[in-house]
Amino acid sequence: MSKIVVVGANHAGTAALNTILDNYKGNEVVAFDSNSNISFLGCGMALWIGGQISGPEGLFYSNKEKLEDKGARIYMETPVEAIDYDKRIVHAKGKDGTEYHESYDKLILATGSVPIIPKIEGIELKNVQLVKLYQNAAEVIEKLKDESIKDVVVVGAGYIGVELAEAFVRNGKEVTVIDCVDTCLSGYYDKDFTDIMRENLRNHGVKLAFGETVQKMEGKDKVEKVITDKGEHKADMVIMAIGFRPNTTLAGGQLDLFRNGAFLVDKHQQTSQKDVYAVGDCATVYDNSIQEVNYIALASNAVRSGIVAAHNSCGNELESVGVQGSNGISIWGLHMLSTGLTLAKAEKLGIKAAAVDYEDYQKPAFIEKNNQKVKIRIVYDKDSRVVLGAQMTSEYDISMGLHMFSLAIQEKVTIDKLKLVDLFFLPHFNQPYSYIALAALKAE
Ligand SMILES: Cc1cc2nc3c(=O)[nH]c(=O)nc-3n(C[C@H](O)[C@H](O)[C@H](O)COP(=O)(O)OP(=O)(O)OC[C@H]3O[C@@H](n4cnc5c(N)ncnc54)[C@H](O)[C@@H]3O)c2cc1C
Ligand SMILES: NC(=O)c1ccc[n+]([C@@H]2O[C@H](COP(=O)([O-])OP(=O)(O)OC[C@H]3O[C@@H](n4cnc5c(N)ncnc54)[C@H](O)[C@@H]3O)[C@@H](O)[C@H]2O)c1
Repeated sequence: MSKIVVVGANHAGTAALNTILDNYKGNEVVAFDSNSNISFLGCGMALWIGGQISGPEGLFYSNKEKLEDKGARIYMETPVEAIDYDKRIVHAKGKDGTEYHESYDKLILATGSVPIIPKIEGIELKNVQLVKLYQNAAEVIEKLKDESIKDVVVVGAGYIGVELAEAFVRNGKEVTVIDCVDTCLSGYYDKDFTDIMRENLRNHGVKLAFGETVQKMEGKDKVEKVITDKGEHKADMVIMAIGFRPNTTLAGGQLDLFRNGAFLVDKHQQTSQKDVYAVGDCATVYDNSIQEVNYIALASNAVRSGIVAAHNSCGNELESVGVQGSNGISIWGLHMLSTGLTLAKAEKLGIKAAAVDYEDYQKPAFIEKNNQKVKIRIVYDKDSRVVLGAQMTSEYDISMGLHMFSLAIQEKVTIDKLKLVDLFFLPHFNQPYSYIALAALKAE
């Protein structure tokens, strides 16, 4: 039996802890987390702010007590301050000043990510809000009770920014979204798709300020306006959503890091130090769409990597199957899903890529209700013919379709195999000629 210490007990850390505690009895398991809560589903923040759910209760699925009932020792509000990788000791300090020096046989780092905060004048003004933690969401909800908050500026039109733009409009606010790139969601979709999302935002009253770089914020003690290189935007509240960076200060120069600072791990989630694993937003992933190590911060990756590290730390060898960054967003009922590479990204990587597009109704025309259009793009390598990515959008639930493309990328399925793949037909669900096959058949 071993002594396993886990640093960070949010999605990745909790997945590792539950896997160890449920499957490998007899180990001594200790975890530290600097926060006062764990397992907050950030994805629920926009739903909560937008009033689409009644409150935050359902946004947690674990806590200290549940993990301790399974036999772990859990220290909350107790940040790990340093790790001695030679002596295999974790040093932490509780909020009451108590010091902890826990030895370990195996260590799992699940320290996640932290919001990127630009060093600009006025960033410290009141009502400039970060949106990562439960506490951030609770603070925004509390502040929104102040009727004088009318204009909200969201900086960053990525996943969080776009989701929160909808939330604040639903909350009755005037919303402007700024992004330094000339569109929204540019990391996940090609232009044909981002144009559809920007139309959706505009149609719901969101003011778009794309291609603008924030230079400073102005106000007395509360923020009043955001100044960009192209103009200024009135703001009673500013939401900073310009991405996260991996939280790896505990590397202490002892662990190899990826180009963006994430802990570099192999397919067993092991770092450059034997018996030291890293999972979730603080670690790299193996990206099947580029057949290389990459950094893709998603809760889905956090959970899976936590499970993989747990089995390996308990001596049961398990390899990650890699990821392709499958993700989705739904804004005012418009669903948009993507996996793998966009055509733009593939071309930027110098891959000889091509894309096939198709648009059709989900079901035969004689189905008059709940029958929406679906737009699909499949990206593939012209030489190997292997599927590299897929993007889909519809008001219909197309999530199962995207899962198929995720598996196709993972298993290196070619676009030619998709032309004749066995896809069932039932008019309640789809058409005899599926848009998946019809798109693939267009591949030259
Ligand atoms: C608003 C929002 C919406 C999101 N929506 C989605 C979504 O819909 N789908 C999706 O896949 N992903 C989504 N994400 C991303 C997802 O939340 C992250 O990928 C996920 O939280 C990563 O989990 P993690 O455990 O690796 O890291 P984190 O969630 O960052 O947790 C790290 C934990 O480590 C603790 N910690 C850090 N340093 C120390 C230390 N030195 N000592 C002790 N403890 C420490 C922290 O307190 C924290 O609890 C969203 C994120 C946000 C902010
Ligand atoms: N539905 C989901 O899967 C979901 C939802 C929310 C968050 N997440 C994940 O959480 C992480 C954080 O999300 P996020 O939205 O913060 O990051 P993101 O990478 O999705 O978006 C960041 C956006 O900020 C823009 N930006 C960067 N620097 C800027 C600057 N100085 N000024 C203006 N714009 C700037 C970028 O162009 C980008 O559009 C991501 O990994 C994301 O995938 C996933």
